[in-house]
Amino acid sequence: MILRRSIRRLRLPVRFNSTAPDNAPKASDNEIWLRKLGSNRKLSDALKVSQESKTTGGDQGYKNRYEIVSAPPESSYICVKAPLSEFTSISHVQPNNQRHAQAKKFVDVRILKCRSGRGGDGAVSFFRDAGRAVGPPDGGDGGDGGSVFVQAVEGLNSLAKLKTSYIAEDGANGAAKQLDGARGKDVLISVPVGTVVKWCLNPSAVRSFIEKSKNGEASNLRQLLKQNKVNLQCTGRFEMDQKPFFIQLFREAYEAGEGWHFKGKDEDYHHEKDWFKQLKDKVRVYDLELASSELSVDRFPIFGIDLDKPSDRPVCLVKGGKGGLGNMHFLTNLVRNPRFSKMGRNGLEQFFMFELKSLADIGLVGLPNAGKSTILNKISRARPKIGHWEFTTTHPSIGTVNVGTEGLFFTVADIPGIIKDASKDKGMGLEFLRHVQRSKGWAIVISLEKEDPMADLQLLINELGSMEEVTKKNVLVVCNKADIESNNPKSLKKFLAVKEFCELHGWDIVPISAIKGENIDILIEKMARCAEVCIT
Ligand SMILES: Nc1nc2c(ncn2[C@@H]2O[C@H](COP(=O)(O)OP(=O)(O)OP(=O)(O)O)[C@@H](O)[C@H]2O)c(=O)[nH]1
Repeated sequence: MILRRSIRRLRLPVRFNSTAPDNAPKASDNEIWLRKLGSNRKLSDALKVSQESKTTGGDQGYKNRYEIVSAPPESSYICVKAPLSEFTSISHVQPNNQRHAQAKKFVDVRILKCRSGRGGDGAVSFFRDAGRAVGPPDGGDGGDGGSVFVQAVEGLNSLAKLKTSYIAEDGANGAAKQLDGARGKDVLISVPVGTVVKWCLNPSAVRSFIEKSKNGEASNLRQLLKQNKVNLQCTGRFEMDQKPFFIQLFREAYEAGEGWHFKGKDEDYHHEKDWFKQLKDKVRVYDLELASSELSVDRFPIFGIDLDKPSDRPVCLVKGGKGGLGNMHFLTNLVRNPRFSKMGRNGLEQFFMFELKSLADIGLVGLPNAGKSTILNKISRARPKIGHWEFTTTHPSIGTVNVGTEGLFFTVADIPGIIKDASKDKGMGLEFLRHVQRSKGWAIVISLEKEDPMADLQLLINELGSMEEVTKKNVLVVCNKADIESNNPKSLKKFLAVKEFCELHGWDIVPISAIKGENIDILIEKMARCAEVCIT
């Protein structure tokens, strides 16, 4: 086969009114290829087993969120039950009215449909010249379908301009005179650096599931999606690995040995012939080889791919289908006039969730009105909106803070305020937390103006997960609005209570007045330490 392919690549231009081109695959080449396929029974059986099985049974916990239902050798794949919430975006499956309201806001999560192209069909054609009515078969192969790729590029900062679907071109059909069909054009999706791409469920399927469960209330949505599971077939990172790493995707395909395209005499005629049955049996192995190579590329990391650096090369999301073989491949000593060719293989259609996670070194987290935007205004050139009402900040802003004279800097993200029960989607929920998830440190901003700042700090810790979750980051507690009642002993008492708590947990703390610019230098110095910027 390899030999034949290299011969075909050197194919000479076809001259009209000449004898048959002598670089077409010869009957003897085809016979060798078919014989090899026929002798590869072992591979054929092994592949058949790996394609068919979808077993369930057994139970084993995995990282709390995933339940392994069965794994090899019990089943061909690592079968996993995972919460629906892992493979959808809450903002995309909310009832219509809420979804439209969301759409107007800052776009940091998108679900896109990606479809790769189908391979073109092989052609059925025979060489013609003046000397004979029907010459040797010369039907070319179909072109491969185009693939969909993604790459992270500098200079982009939003997912707003992405389309809702990306569809790569189908391969063209093969043609007479050994002409292979053109390859389908690939599609490239450019996204900002910091985008995480995850395989996800079709949002309309999730929406209809929510409607059916008659529980589409936004407040219960997260819970509903967490409680209900999706069954996934996965593979490990390495062959013998028993931990799910890739989700196995399946494209629609004809049965091995099928997928023929007939011309002249119909399918029934061919299926009655012994010589065709034998040929089909051998080509079945070729189909299984194709299916196996599709399975090896049709898989996506279960935790997604993190495009946190500009991509060296695009990453393939869905690969195009292979083009079908033209009838010239089926010329043998026995079959002189093969009036059939192979169909192209299907492409793959899947949904992917694109999440933009800002790459700021420090995340400002706090209750609404604590003064986060005022702080970012003070320490950087970013100009997020400031207001004396809650939720002035509706989308993240990032500012760069310069430190010292050696060109050192760190970046700070201001995200919308977090309120009680934000983890249950109250207020603006925790959707924006993704922008500070990758930060090295969190500056937790509390206001000394409030009656009980310590209670606010505790509330924030609870909403952010737990003490354990928060402590994974470098933490700096910023006590803002220290100018209000600065001479009042009650105000000092409030600060000292927070200070004691911070010291107990080894967290750094700083009192400031963002509006008056008091203690801002110390704040920047402590933030730099939190961001692990080396300052001397
Ligand atoms: N007195 C005083 N007021 C402040 C200080 N910092 C901020 N403020 C005021 O507090 C109010 C809220 O400030 P923002 O910076 O918008 O607060 P935020 O935390 O970003 O609020 P959200 O957008 O709701 O998350 C504004 O009226 C500010 O002028 C301060 O140090 N002292």
